[in-house]
Amino acid sequence: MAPLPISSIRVGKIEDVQELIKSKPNKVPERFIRDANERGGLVSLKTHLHQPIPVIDLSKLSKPHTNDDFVFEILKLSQACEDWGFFQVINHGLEVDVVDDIEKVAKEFFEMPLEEKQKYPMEPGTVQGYGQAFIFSEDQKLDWCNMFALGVYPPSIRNPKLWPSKPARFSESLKGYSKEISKLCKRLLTYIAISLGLKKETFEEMFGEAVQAVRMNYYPPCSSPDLVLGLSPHSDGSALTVLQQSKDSCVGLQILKDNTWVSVLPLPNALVINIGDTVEVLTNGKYKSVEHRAVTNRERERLTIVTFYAPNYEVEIEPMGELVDDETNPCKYRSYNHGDYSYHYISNKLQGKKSLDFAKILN
Ligand SMILES: COC(=O)C(/C=C/C1=C(C)CCCC1(C)C)=C/O[C@H]1C=C(C)C(=O)O1
Ligand SMILES: O=C(O)CCC(=O)C(=O)O
Ligand SMILES: [Fe+2]
Repeated sequence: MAPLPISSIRVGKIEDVQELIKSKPNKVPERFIRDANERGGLVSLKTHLHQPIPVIDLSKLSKPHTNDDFVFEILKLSQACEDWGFFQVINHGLEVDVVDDIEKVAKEFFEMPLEEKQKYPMEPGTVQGYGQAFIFSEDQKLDWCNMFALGVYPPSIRNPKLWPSKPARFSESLKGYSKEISKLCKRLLTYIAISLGLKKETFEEMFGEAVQAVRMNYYPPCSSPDLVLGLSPHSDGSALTVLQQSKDSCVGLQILKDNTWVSVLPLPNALVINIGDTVEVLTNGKYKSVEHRAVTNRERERLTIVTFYAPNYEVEIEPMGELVDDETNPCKYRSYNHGDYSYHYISNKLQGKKSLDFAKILN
């Protein structure tokens, strides 16, 4: 994937949010204040308060007690992917140490002095390093978030200059964590294939050597959470995304369901999984890549560790024949190269589901 022509991008001063709050400003700077129609505070909790996102118990799929257990959980998974595009997984099999360790090193990274973190800068127009991604103009609003993102697999997408030497265990922890998340994604994709009535190896065979990237999002507390957003509304460009929320995390992730922002209540020891744009296209829209965003909290910080799992850049993506029917379910997306989609995704600001216009067939 070619880099963007960064010299032409002027983004103005991007204030570091952690540093900003140290100076205890009496007002949130203008560049973080959202227009009234997109503010974090305007949330109706009414509609879905009693309908939390589905929870899938992976132990029922890997070691089912009965065939009924397996079928029931697969049906739940299929409903979750169709109706919500999001679900939480419990009994996912990741070692507690691996999960704890990545959270610890991520925390230690964000707690380092700014000069240390700035040794790994995210240059305008790029998505790896420390800073804010997806900013392309001086007047674009900023998210109330500091972000550190790295490409992990295949190793050829790693930029070694951006892998921090401190905390000392950072690189080792990230590699160990990513290996486990890769196994989890492969497993989830086999269950997703089964839920669609496909051969279980379908996605692994199609994806080749998968692309995997991690983004660590640190949301400091904000004195006026109603005025800002932690992360702008977007859908993920990946096939699957795995989100780990720090222990005793407050609510922050919200997903758009039936035009209402619904908060995802963190469950202890669970991981949040969402369907990305790639699976939406492959399933011809049956499984949805749902728009989501993050809001902030007046008193509490929040840390999330997010893995994007996607096909190799060489792979051609198009709705799978089994999910298209010219009469009843015509093809909704054109075919495209995943590397081109990744380039398109990172060349535009986060704006709901707009990235997918790249592939939509308009009638
Ligand atoms: C800040 O980064 C992102 O939000 C992001 C980027 C991921 C990537 C890297 C950090 C390095 C390697 C390439 C890649 C674009 C995957 C989001 O990732 C989404 C967007 C696409 C496309 C995807 O596959 O995941
Ligand atoms: O931090 C969160 O809750 C959301 C993160 C997210 O959506 C992302 O990083 O793509
Ligand atoms: Fe996301």
